[in-house]
Amino acid sequence: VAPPFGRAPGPSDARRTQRGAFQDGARAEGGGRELVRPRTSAKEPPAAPPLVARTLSSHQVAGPVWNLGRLNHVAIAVPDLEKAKAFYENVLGAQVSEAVPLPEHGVSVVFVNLGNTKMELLHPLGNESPIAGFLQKNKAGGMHHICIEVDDIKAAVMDLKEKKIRSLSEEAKIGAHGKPVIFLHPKDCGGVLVELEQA
Ligand SMILES: C[C@@H](C(=O)O)C(=O)SCCNC(=O)CCNC(=O)[C@H](O)C(C)(C)COP(=O)(O)OP(=O)(O)OC[C@H]1O[C@@H](n2cnc3c(N)ncnc32)[C@H](O)[C@@H]1OP(=O)(O)O
Repeated sequence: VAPPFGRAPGPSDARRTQRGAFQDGARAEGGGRELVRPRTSAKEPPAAPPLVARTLSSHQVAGPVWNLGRLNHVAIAVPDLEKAKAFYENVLGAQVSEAVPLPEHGVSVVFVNLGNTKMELLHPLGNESPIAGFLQKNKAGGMHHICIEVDDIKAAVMDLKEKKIRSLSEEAKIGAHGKPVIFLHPKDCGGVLVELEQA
């Protein structure tokens, strides 16, 4: 059965492999691809198991299972929401929404529909907006975060915590699309603020 999302092999692959599906000459599931190991002759010693299987002993418990999905949106912080909206709508010819206030996130948002993904134009709302500091440093605005879907946000956060990737809140909040979201610290994600959204 194909996994729900195409992705690079992860810890859950190690577990699937460990379950013993990877026999000499047999086909085994591996991140949606079929892996085939050539048969060895009877005289040759059996080939070593794959590296991922060797890293987990039979009594070790692997981390929670979750999968990364599609890019949900790219968010741009903008100093003038109407001007930015007009640029995407009138200059680039994109379909854009009206401005939506999201007081619980401290932002007003305009959605730009790109067919294969979306953009979110973010403007500060209220005194405590988390994007106010960003716009002070980047007066003309700029890319603020990317949002990637996951199939199990709780499992993702637990797993990432074990890998020392900090979440920016204790719990997921309901995001702009009515689904649970959580942000990961940009310093732990290669300088990019990453939002995970439950698909
Ligand atoms: C509606 C919802 C949705 O889509 O569903 C949303 O979008 S809500 C969108 C708005 N909500 C959020 O962004 C929530 C998560 N964000 C936060 O908690 C915050 O904005 C932080 C990311 C922690 C930044 O906080 P703050 O601006 O107070 O701290 P700061 O200026 O001292 O930044 C700490 C360090 O992180 C860097 N930094 C700050 N913002 C960054 C960003 N967007 N991308 C990459 N790096 C960033 C700074 O340059 C600094 O690095 P240096 O120390 O090297 O100078």
